Order: sequence, then C-alpha cells, then structure tokens
Amino acid sequence: MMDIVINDITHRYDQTDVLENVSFELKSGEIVCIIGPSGCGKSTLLRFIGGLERPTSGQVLIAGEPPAGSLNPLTYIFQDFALLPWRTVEGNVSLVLEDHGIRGRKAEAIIEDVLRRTKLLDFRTALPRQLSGGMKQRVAIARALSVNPAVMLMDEPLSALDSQTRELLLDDLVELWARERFSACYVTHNLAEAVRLGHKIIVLSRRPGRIRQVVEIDMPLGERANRLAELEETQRHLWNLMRDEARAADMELSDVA
Ligand SMILES: Nc1ncnc2c1ncn2[C@@H]1O[C@H](COP(=O)(O)OP(=O)(O)OP(=O)(O)O)[C@@H](O)[C@H]1O
Repeated sequence: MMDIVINDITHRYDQTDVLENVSFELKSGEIVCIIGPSGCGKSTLLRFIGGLERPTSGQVLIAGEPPAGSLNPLTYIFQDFALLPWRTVEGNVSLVLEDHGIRGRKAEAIIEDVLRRTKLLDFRTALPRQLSGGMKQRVAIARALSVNPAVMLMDEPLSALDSQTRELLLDDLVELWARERFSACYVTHNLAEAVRLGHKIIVLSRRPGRIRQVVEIDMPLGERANRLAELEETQRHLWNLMRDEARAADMELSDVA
C-alpha cells in the first residue's frame, strides 16, 4: 500500500510561474484525475510525482511501501504509446523487463500474465503497425503493468484515440480497476473521462495552476457507464469551473502564436 502526498508544490521555469501551492493526496487504490486548461502545469505536476523533476518548492511525499516485487513503483503511460515499431507486442513488454535484468522464464511468465490481463494474448506476436490505436494503448498499459507499479501516472492516455475506441478503453480501465484496484494519477482534458474514472477530480486554474476545487465522486466506477445522466451534472459543474479559465488560457495562447 502506497499513498502519495503532494505537499504545497510551487514551481517556476525561468520567467514563468507554472504551479502555485498545489496540495492533494493520492491514496492507494484510488484514481485521481487532474483537469485544467492548456499549459496550467498538469504534465509538470505528473513529472514531479514521478520524480523526473523537482519543484521549486514543496514536496512529493511517499507513504508506505510499493507492492512486493515492484520493479518501478511510479510508472508512466503516455498519449503516444511509445512502442518500438520493430518489436512485437511481447517484445515491447519484454523490453522494460530486460531493463530490469529480467529474462527467460521469469520474463515469459510476467509477459503472459499482463497480456492476459489486458486481453492481448492473441496478439503477442503482432507488430505495432498491425494494431489499431486502441490496441497499441493496451500494449502500453500491459507494459506498465509488467513492472507491478504502485501508481500509474497517466498523461492523456486516451487523447490520441477516436471517441469509440476511447469508450472501449475506458471500459477496459474500469474493468481492470474493479479487478485490481490500481492507483493512478490521470491527467486529461476530457471531462467525460474524468467523471468516468475519477474517485477524485482535481480542478486546476489556468497558469499558474492553483487548485480551484477538488470534486469527489462517490458513485462506484463499475456503475458509472449506466448512470451517465447522474454524472452529467458533475460534468457540467466541472465545465462551469473550467470555462472561464479555459477561455482566458485560449486567448493567452493565441496571443503567443
Ligand atoms: N522544461 C520546461 N522549461 C520551460 N518551460 C516549461 C517546461 N516544461 C513546461 N514548461 C511550461 O510550463 C507550463 C506548463 O506546462 P505543462 O506541459 O505542465 O502544462 P499542461 O497543463 O500539461 O498543458 P497541456 O494541457 O497543454 O498539455 C507551460 O507554459 C509550458 O510551456
């Protein structure tokens, strides 16, 4: 069980204030979504949580232990899948295991396990170019699961997909969560995704990103697909919070261009 405490993070790059006094908790078994207008610091925040960069002030505190045998407690999943085109599905998964010195029988067992959990067993020898976008992202998810992460750090993982594929993968993620109760910090522009997946939704203001509101949703994840009408109200509330900020951020970006 591993919880993450984001404690009063403030950050600036050169002249740019990016984040201001951001604090929240990511509890084990919870999906926390982060939404906010373009450029408000969502990806930056995720990099701090993953330890890729350090904030100007504030800390990311880790409480508890990652699961036994976790090779990489904080594991990213990106929008662009980041698969090696010349490696098969299983070859792409085995690559991260090789990075951790895991080969042979042990690697095969892990690969088989994660491909089963992501319903990719029949595609193990396929190359990325033979796969749809949705399947590629499933491979990326399988690869992330193979290191037995404590928390998955997901940066717009479904944004490159068309809306039907996105819907299918949302279902997959919900099903996976129902089985495994993984923890995730999930950055998205898509409010519909946030209300389908988030136990907690952190709404950031435009840059410098400050927390405007933390919206908690009690409805079990597994029921949400069938109770969209009830979620619509929350989604509208989120959009009301975001609209002015998004519009202002939009104007700012068009000035620069
Ligand atoms: N390495 C860096 N050096 C300087 N500025 C940076 C760096 N990385 C990000 N920024 C700036 O910090 C701000 C926040 O960027 P970030 O990518 O975290 O925002 P975001 O909310 O994820 O944006 P989007 O929703 O468009 O992906 C932006 O103004 C960006 O230009």
